[in-house]
Amino acid sequence: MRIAVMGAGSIGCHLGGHLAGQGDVEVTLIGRPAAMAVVAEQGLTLTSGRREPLHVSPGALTVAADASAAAGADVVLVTVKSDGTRAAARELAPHLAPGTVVVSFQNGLHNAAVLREELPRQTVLTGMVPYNVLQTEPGRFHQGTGGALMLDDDVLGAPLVAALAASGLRVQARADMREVQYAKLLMNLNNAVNALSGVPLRAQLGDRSYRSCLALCQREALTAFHAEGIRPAQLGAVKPALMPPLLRLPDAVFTRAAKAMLAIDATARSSMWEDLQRGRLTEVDSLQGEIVALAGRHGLTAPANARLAALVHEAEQAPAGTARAWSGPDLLAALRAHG
Ligand SMILES: NC(=O)C1=CN([C@@H]2O[C@H](COP(=O)(O)OP(=O)(O)OC[C@H]3O[C@@H](n4cnc5c(N)ncnc54)[C@H](OP(=O)(O)O)[C@@H]3O)[C@@H](O)[C@H]2O)C=CC1
Ligand SMILES: CC(C)(CO)C(=O)C(=O)O
Repeated sequence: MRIAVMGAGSIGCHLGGHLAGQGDVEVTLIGRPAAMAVVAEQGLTLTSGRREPLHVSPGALTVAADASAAAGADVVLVTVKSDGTRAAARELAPHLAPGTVVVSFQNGLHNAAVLREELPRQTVLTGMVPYNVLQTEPGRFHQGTGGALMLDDDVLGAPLVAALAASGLRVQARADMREVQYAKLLMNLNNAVNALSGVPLRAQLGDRSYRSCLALCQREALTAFHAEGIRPAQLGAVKPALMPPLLRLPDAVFTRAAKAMLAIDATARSSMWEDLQRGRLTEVDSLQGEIVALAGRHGLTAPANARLAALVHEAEQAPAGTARAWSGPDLLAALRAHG
């Protein structure tokens, strides 16, 4: 099986690196020239608190900076940020054979639909990555949280599911990926809180004020989902509707009640934090922005989500790594002032 990864950053290198060398799998990473030069020279080092470190030698995969390298692929994993999906699909389009399986392993709700619009002769599937991967140094990627990858339960995706499982990654084929995506969106509402907090996920989720910010966002989201008739999947031990009250519990009670949620490496941070650190635009319009838009369609408002999106856009204007680090009480006050 020939697998091309379009957008070889944190998730793309993590998935492509694990798949490289599995049985008869051949992997081509397509990414930015500087990043691909590092992989061509040093290979990849993939770490996790859950498995032995994996070093992928440069010869174990092919690297490229141009979408034409996807020609001949059986499967293409799309791992660009949401605002790069349409451009990536247009670059891929001339090179993919009809029937090629294209899988979006991105956050947000509409990436698979955008891919289908641009790649009508290919089969587009939806995937989901539940855990965090951070580039700690060029060519080194660390998985900081746990969980199983999810993918449409489709016969055309089955070889990929098998290859991911053989590589040691946990993976589930699911018939309810739409509901999974809405559940992931609920989780991703924390990306903005984490990015603005400036502290790692574990410390941020251990702080009631930050958790209350997330609870405000999730409550607005659940109301909008209800109005739209969407029941998000339950991905962990807690039903989505019970998340906001759980998050608002005092620290000592929350720490005991939500042990699994806090089983996170001490250094793990959200991908949005990494974007601000590197001076990149974020995906906040595909996360908080979705809730604001969905609420609006039903005559509702989502003021906490709208305010967080505005604060993230302000932070995007600051030079890389210099955005204000908000304390929990200040951030909560800023959101409540607009509630
Ligand atoms: N990182 C994480 O922990 C998680 C991320 N996700 C989701 O996965 C998706 C990918 O995220 P992540 O891996 O963090 O993102 P990254 O920014 O680390 O990786 C994407 C890479 O693709 C490059 N790229 C973009 N467009 C092209 C193109 N047309 N051709 C070649 N390279 C391109 C980007 O370069 P440039 O920056 O120059 O555009 C970047 O290097 C997102 O939707 C994210 O929300 C989901 C779960 C966890
Ligand atoms: C894993 C999670 C939910 C939080 O880190 C994420 O999706 C991200 O960082 O984008």
